[in-house]
Amino acid sequence: MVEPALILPPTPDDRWHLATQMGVEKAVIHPLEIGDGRTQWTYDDLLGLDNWLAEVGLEFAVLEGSVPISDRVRLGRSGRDEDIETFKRFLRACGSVGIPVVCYDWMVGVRWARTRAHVPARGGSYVTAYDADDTAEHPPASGYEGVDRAQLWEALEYFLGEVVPVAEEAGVKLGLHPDDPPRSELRGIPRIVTSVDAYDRVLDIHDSPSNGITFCQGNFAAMGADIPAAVERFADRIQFVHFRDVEGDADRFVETWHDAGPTDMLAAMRAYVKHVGDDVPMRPDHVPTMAGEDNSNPGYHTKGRLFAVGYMRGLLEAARAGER
Ligand SMILES: O=C(O)C(=O)C[C@H](O)[C@H](O)CO
Repeated sequence: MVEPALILPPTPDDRWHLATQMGVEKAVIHPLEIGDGRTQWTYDDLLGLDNWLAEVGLEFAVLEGSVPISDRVRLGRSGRDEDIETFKRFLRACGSVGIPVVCYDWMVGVRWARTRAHVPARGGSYVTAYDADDTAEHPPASGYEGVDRAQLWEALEYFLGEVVPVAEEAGVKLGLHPDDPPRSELRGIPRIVTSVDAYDRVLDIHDSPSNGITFCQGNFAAMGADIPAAVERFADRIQFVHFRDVEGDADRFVETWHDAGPTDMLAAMRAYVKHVGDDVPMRPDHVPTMAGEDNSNPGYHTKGRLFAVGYMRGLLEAARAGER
């Protein structure tokens, strides 16, 4: 069963209270999106934050994205073992504090990417978009010449071989986020986590509940996947859900309002309710920028997230009622 969650800043402010007032108890911490951009954590940092969140009734449910994985780990370059040891220490610290889910990704060089951030949408709101044609003039990212897919797969297999046993021991679930957009390359850098088949391969590398998926719904939609079928297929390996939708495909899409995209969101919610494990956090992602917001952090302003949580709660209620 999924439970609503929100990215919250790593220091208290009104957004913590807006979450609890809406009945959201699961906090996702991701300072690369909201916060100071940090990716390194000590046990004391995590424990302090956990205490702080608990004080206002929030559970430290996920540490997302802002985690200590370097490109030398993702590329299998020399020095990776040192960085993997850092990641193992981080996982043990998460386990000791009781943070159940760590979300990571295998996007080398460039993180999630859009080519437009001011696309007009409903009532003068703004959404983001990606169009591969917009990048025709962009130079290839430097430092990644000669990187190939086999190398990325070898590095991911090696990483999982090292860290999944540690995650199991620590009681932490790893959720691999898809490449966004899920294209076979971006700025000349190959990408591998771009399809349902790729996830089959990832899950087979280590058949463990600690080796799972961050089911970023909009990316699965951009892959052309049937969302309820993909939810059922990956079922109890889904550790964390990003609730969002896109109109288009991996080469060209617009991020939609959550209630106005092409995906049947009620059917999707029914699938989550029916198939995923207990207590799986689901956060809205890439929300529209609304009136009074300056669009300085596209996708992560507050008002659209409040709207999305209300919409998710309504869908959840309808899906649960259908189960009875
Ligand atoms: O691309 C997106 O939709 C994301 O949410 C990106 C994630 O925050 C990040 O890559 C997780 O590791």
